[in-house]
Amino acid sequence: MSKTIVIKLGTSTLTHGSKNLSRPHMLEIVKQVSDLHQQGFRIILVSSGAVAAGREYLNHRELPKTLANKQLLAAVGQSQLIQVWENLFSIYGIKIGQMLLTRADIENKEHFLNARDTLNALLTQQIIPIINENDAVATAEFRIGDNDNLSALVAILAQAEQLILLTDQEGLFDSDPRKNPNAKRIATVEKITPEIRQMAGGSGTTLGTGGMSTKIIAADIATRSGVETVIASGEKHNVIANVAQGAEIGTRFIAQSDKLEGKKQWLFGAPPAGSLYIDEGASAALISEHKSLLPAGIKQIEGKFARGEVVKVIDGKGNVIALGISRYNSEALSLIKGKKSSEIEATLGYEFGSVVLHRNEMVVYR
Ligand SMILES: Nc1ncnc2c1ncn2[C@@H]1O[C@H](COP(=O)(O)OP(=O)(O)O)[C@@H](O)[C@H]1O
Ligand SMILES: N[C@@H](CCC(=O)OP(=O)(O)O)C(=O)O
Repeated sequence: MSKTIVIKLGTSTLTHGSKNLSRPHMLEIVKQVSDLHQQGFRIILVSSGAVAAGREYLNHRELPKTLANKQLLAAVGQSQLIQVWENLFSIYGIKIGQMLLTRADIENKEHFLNARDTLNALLTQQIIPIINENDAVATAEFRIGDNDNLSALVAILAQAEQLILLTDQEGLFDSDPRKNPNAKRIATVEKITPEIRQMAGGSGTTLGTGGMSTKIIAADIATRSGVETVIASGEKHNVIANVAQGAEIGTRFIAQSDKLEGKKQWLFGAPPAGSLYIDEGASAALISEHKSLLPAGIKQIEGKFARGEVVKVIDGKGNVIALGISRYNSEALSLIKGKKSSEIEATLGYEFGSVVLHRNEMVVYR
């Protein structure tokens, strides 16, 4: 089957540095996408820009502060945004299909497989799926929150070979180039280490969400699921074809060979069912030494969850530092927390191994 590529277009790319959608720039992207489409690539777009389009349409000078008003802008803007895409793709005779997702649509296996079927059906009919978060209805609990993470989940859903995150910078730099003019681009990332995470700062604009840090989390989720991820500048001429053909541009994150089992990947779309509060030693082991989480480092358990559910890992300062699949349920964990792994069997009368969250079933955020 031909190569499947998910392309995420950030607000910064769609507005081309302004506050409004840049139709000429979007046409430039459509032209590139239609070239690849013609060559038989299966292309999926994850398009931000609903809030920006809503602001433009309703003539709001500033972004509203309340969630309800942001959701109002997204509701108005999403239909504007999709109309622009539809008009531009029609120039090349290409049809598009809109999919608006929230975490709830991918949280369980049935929903996940259903979304996968729809995506595949669109691609089979040569229709380009254009995906965004369903901002108008996504509640705090079910929000993915940023399209970098959404695009990583879509790449897993689509079993894509490549995820391209287009933004307003030429890739990941060793510090934020808006703040440091001497910052240097990182060409290749073999493995996402704490040093890499530290380089990535927040968004440089008021319209963007998350900046580089959400892109690194997305790259982590995608590469662990076997999807090569490239962050590149949406401003560059022919960037999509160049990245797809392996040109030396942007920052390329190599797909991990010890990738998560396919059947576990969908769990990264699931809302966490509980939290594990861990001590300093365990935080250091996770962040600096890339280790699994052992019961000894767990101080407290919050929530009721089953073995196999996703839990948040919270450090001593209250920061969420990781997300992982728990190998023990919450009741068992409250009995073995703080204990040595060798004591698990004697405490519970059974054991599922020495670790609570295995390194290969975890995404560490920093
Ligand atoms: N280490 C870094 N390298 C590159 N850009 C960075 C870095 N740290 C922070 N940034 C900021 O991230 C911004 C891109 O993210 P964002 O504004 O969310 O864009 P998008 O709308 O494309 O998602 C850049 O404009 C830049 O200011
Ligand atoms: N779903 C929102 C975009 C969220 C988002 O992640 O924005 P960005 O950082 O610009 O990709 C919208 O359509 O406005």
